[in-house]
Amino acid sequence: MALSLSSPSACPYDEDEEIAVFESTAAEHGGFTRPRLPEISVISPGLDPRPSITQPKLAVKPAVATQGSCDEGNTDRVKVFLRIRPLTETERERGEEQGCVAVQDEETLLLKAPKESQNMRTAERGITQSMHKFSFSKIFGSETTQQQFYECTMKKMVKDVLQGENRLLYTYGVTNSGKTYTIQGSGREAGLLPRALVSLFRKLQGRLYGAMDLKPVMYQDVRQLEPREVRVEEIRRNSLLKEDENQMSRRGGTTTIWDSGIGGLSSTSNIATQLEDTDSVCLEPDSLSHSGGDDLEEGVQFSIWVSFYEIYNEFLYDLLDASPSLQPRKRATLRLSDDKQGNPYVKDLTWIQVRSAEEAWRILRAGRRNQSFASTHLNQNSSRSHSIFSIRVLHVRPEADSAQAMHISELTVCDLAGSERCKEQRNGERMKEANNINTSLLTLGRCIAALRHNQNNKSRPPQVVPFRDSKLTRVLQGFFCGRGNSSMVVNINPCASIYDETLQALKFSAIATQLVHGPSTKTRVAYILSLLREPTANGNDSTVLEEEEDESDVEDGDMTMLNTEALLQAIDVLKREVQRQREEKEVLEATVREQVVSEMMEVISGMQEGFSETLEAERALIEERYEDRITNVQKHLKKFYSQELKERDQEIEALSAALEKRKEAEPTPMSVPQGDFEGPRRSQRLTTHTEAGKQRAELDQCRAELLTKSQANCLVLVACAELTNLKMQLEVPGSTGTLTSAADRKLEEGQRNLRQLRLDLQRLGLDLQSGERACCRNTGGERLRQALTAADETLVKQDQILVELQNGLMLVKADLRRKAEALAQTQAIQPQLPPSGSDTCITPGSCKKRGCGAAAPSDTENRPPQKRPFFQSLFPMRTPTRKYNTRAVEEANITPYSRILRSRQQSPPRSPAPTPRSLRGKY
Ligand SMILES: Nc1ncnc2c1ncn2[C@@H]1O[C@H](COP(=O)(O)OP(=O)(O)OP(=O)(O)O)[C@@H](O)[C@H]1O
Repeated sequence: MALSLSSPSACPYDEDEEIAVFESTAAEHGGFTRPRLPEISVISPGLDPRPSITQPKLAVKPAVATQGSCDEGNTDRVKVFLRIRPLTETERERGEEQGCVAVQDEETLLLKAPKESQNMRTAERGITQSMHKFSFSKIFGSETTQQQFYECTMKKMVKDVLQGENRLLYTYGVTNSGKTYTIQGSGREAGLLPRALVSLFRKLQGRLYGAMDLKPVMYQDVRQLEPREVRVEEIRRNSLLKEDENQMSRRGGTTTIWDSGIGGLSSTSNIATQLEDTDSVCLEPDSLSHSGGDDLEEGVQFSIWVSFYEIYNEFLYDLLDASPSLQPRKRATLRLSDDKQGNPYVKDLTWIQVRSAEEAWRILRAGRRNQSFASTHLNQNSSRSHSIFSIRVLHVRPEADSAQAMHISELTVCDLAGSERCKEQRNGERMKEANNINTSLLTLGRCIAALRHNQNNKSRPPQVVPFRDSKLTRVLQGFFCGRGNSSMVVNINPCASIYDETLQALKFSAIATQLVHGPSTKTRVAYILSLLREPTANGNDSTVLEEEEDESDVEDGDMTMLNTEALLQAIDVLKREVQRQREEKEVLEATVREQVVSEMMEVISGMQEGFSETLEAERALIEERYEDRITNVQKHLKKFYSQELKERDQEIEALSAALEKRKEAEPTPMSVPQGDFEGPRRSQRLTTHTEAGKQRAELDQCRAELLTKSQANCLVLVACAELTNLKMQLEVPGSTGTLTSAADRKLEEGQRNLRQLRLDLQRLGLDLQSGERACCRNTGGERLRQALTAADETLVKQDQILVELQNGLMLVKADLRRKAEALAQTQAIQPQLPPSGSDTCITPGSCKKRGCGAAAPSDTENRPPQKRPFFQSLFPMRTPTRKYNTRAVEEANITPYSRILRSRQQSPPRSPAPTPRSLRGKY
């Protein structure tokens, strides 16, 4: 298959270069689309300036020394080594070997996505490539021995440290990829660190400064210790060594003497010791064949101090803190501080002076027992923390009276925890660890990317490097900012099942390959000098520097070449620069604050709207809910009461029926025994409704009868009117005998009617009384009582009217008798009578009266027997106005006799006629 090696973005400068590095990642996240993807993603250091578009990126390879000359070449570029670990037997059996990792040459690695990988799936959709090519400073295959790896990576670093440089080596990779193996080694395969220790002490043969009175402190300072402090330091060291010895004797029971073969100047043949598992490391004989430090400064001795700490879940723990009171779970955390120059350092970190590689190794071993390891799904003994082992070398010039530290250099070896997928962690603690590990590694990646950006874009404002975002980057900051050089070892595991993670790790490392070492002090001076070359604010186009210094001098940044005037000018320029930057920052801060405020306001108003909408919706919901409830309650009530009414109606019907039956059985209410009303209360209650129906019927009957009697009463009134008429007729001479007999007849008839009426009224009264008694217990008793009272009143009136009529009749009779006598006398005197029916002989006054009353008798006599119109005028309706109407009728029919009757009525009668009430009382 032909491989296209063209650059993915065709123009890999500055930003484009960054795009090339992140190409796979960005494309996976839909960062930008390409019309056509190249077959292979090519990611290489490619820092050489401005390669042409047609020039393949791989053509710009870093100058990497071949085996045996590893420490030569481009020294400014950050070295990134790749180490591939061999597959285990178990992994092979699982079919993990799918050829997804292929080493093309010493610097180029080709990754081919296996079928099951996520990368392959995205590649099949045309989003990413399935093959990726990476370039490294050097690639070490699975067959590489520890010795070979040390030779090419750390050997030079040890040398540099002894010459006063600071060096950092850190391992990066997926979990179970061989990082710890590379740093510390395993079994008989000593890793980089013990080899470096051995190498260091070998070089320092005869040059060790044995006293403990000089101790490294803070970032890179040295402190003179008091004798008392020296004793404390000695105790601390001895206790750690003793603890290690005890641990080893407890475990193996064998000797714990670790013969480095160097420190003790023993023979090179018998180095191996019988230490257990990972604690036992031994060096091959050839690793001890180094010569002494011939290139060390004359007259200088070296004091070696070591520290060992870990960053676990973003907390720093001192692994050499031998305080016996400390419990494993209650370890004290360390704090990060800055010195006066702003350099970060770990406060109160334990530094132990070591005098041999063996001591150093035993100290490291003691510290490892405090380290956080755990078993994960990928690694039985996985490091869950970033461990940092530092060796500080004090360059001491022993004087006659007191020694003086001239210089301090440091070699730091950092075994980073492996990146991994959080989701694959079943355990919550492992998940948290993985999360923190990934976060700090991500921050490291961001720092490296920002550094690279700043290095490649010097003309632009620098990006802020987020060192402070994690503890790891904070403690390593110095090595990225001019304190010294760093090298990175990328470990990969060729297993197909973790291909995607491996790919991510390699992408991360690809950024590091593009880094150059951080600006040294010299380059900072160069920066200041470059400022001096810039046009000044007061219009001068150039400074004295341009006249005095050529560009190469400026790049070198030798400040001593400047005279006083130039230096003063430089100070002015720097002050202005500081002022300008401060103003810039203030503007930037104001803008940022404004943006933050406006965004916050937007967020707040959005929240407000959201809340009010929610509130409205909830209110509507509650209203709706309560309306539903009310409707339901109404429905239920309606149903309940209709049911109740129905039941009552049924009860009433049943009671009515029972009443009817009873009525039939007992024809007259009078026959109801008194004992029934005095029965047990319960039975009364039960029969209340039945009796109510019965009484209602009786009441109706009473009303009907009352109506009939009223009609009869009316008849009496009519009779009265007829009597009046007769009286008037009697006044007419000649017809007195006829009229008198007619009046007598009428009177007798009226008396009969009256008697009949009285009897009826008595019966009615009895009915009403029984009705009233029966109804007094039911719900409508009060109304019925009122109706009965009204009926009583009417009857009283009727009685009064009857009494009046009776009296009137008696008066009329007497008057008639008198008139008859007078008439007989008159006839005896005047036998000639005027013709009957003539109105002419009547006196004007009487005529008027007769004329008025004449029409009424004729009208009354021609009326049908029921006398309906008169009755209606007397009792128009059974309404509250009937009193008035009755009175009006009486007024309308007023006669001289009725006037007399009324006047008598006003005075109490001598013997009042019995009333229905009195009858009722009697009853
Ligand atoms: N180059 C190698 N040769 C032989 N065995 C190796 C090599 N690299 C790693 N191993 C073995 O692989 C296993 C895992 O290695 P190691 O513990 O160093 O991984 P790690 O990357 O440190 O894992 P973690 O990040 O989980 O701590 C060990 O058993 C180790 O001995």
